[in-house]
This record gives sequence, structure tokens and C-alpha cells, in this order.
Amino acid sequence: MTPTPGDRIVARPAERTDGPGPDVVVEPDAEVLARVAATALVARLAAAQAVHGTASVVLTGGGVGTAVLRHVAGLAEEPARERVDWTAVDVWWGDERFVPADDDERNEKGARAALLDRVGVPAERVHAMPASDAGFAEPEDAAEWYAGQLAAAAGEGPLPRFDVLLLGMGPEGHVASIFPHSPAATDERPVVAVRDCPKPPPTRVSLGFPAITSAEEVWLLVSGEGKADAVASALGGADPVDLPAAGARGRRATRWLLDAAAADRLPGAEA
Ligand SMILES: O=C(O)[C@H](O)[C@@H](O)[C@H](O)[C@H](O)COP(=O)(O)O
Repeated sequence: MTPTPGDRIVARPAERTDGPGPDVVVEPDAEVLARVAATALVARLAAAQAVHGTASVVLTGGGVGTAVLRHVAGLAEEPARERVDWTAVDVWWGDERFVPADDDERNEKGARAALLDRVGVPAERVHAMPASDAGFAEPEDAAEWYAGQLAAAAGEGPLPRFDVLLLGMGPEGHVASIFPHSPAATDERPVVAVRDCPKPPPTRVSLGFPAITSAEEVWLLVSGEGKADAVASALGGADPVDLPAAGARGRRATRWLLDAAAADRLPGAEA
């Protein structure tokens, strides 16, 4: 039987005072994880459209994040499946590499190939972060422009509704382009320029914590044994400055979608 989200809740850490505690879902491997996350994402976006008429999703780069998008595109081709109206989905990014538009390092490029160009999201709903050859000399200018795009979409307040915000996580606990002990980890702006990233490329634009934590739901997609220590620390209550993933929380839900290897060091993990 294909596992579905929630099949194996291995940990539900204590309720926190500033929102619901995280749910942890473990799937056998990265492939199943991506498939299950894709099915859940389609359901969540369809539900948002039923309520609001539109849905919004914040995308991540990374291996699992891109695999999820490929599975979502596959689901869109299955007539019997739950449907998302892709003409009524706003697509944002959690972070982007400040490199030329046609650079393979662009998260946007991967997302377009995996999903967006396949399901026909209208151009005006694809809110890519600027490339380095898009007329912004500095990433700070690009970050400010993106904050303006978010505010314009919000109507009131600085941020629009994000129904689901997807994040990958690095082995040291970075999310989006917020790296441990970087200025971005404590920046109070919704969008920040990031320089001197420990992981190349060094110059990026990222949502900051105020934007990430404004999302209705934050889903962290994490696979591989190299992430197991960071997963355990984040769920164990690490300081987000030390381990940014610990600060990635949604208003209504925070969902850690793990494969078994990434969940291996969680207390109480099932064999
Ligand atoms: O910008 C980056 O450096 C990556 O996109 C990064 O944020 C990625 O999401 C994580 O490192 C997880 O990546 P994997 O899922 O491939 O391990």
C-alpha cells in the first residue's frame, strides 16, 4: 500500500506557545517521500482554492523539492486525480541564487522545467526572484524589489497569504538561504540579500524568517542520513541562529516530511 501523509507520526514534540507543534511524517525513502508530498500538496492547494478561489505556494530548490514538483506535474496529467486549477495558483520562491537567468543554478529554472511550464501557470502568477542580469546591480536591490512584489500582492500588510511554503534543509540546518550564524538569521525584513554563503553560489536572495513564519503551513522536505543530526536538533528545540531550520514554522502547521534515514536520530523513531 502506498503510504500517505500521517501514516507514521513518529514524534509530536510538545506544544509550543506561539503556534501548533510540528508534525513529523516519515516515509521509507526519498522517492516515496517526494510522491507523498506531491499528493499532499495537490490536496492542500485544491483545498485552498475551494476556500479562497486561488492558492499560493512558495517553492524551494534542492533535490527533494524539485522531485516533488515533478510528481505534482505527473499528478496533473492523471484525469482521475484531485485537481488544482493551475491558472489560479500564485508561485513564489523561498530563495534564489543571484546568477544570470539562464544559469542552471537558478531554482526558478528547475521549477519551470519540473512543473510550471508543464501545467501552464500564467506568467503573471509566477513570482520569480530577480536574476543577476535582470537589471538589479546588487542583490539588496533585488531583495527590496521582491519585498515590493509581496506587498503589492498582499493588498494590506507586507505579505500575501502563503498556503504552503516548501523548504529543503542543508546538513548544517540552513533553510531557504538562511545559513547558521548569518545576518539573515536575525534580519527582520521579509526578503534579504545574502552574501558570502558557505554553499555556492555565494550571492543569493532569500525570504527572511518574518516571511517564512507568516505562511499558513511550512513543510520541510528532508532526506538522507547526512541530515539526521540537524533534523534531531531542530526538532529538539535548537536556536534558529545556530540551526535555522528550527525557526521554520507555519502559523497553522509545521510539517516535517522525512525519509527514514533523515529521521534516524529522532528520539522515539520507529524501527
Ligand atoms: O540553495 C541551496 O543551496 C539549496 O537549494 C538548498 O537550500 C537545498 O534546498 C537544501 O540544501 C536541500 O537540498 P537537497 O534536498 O538536495 O538535499
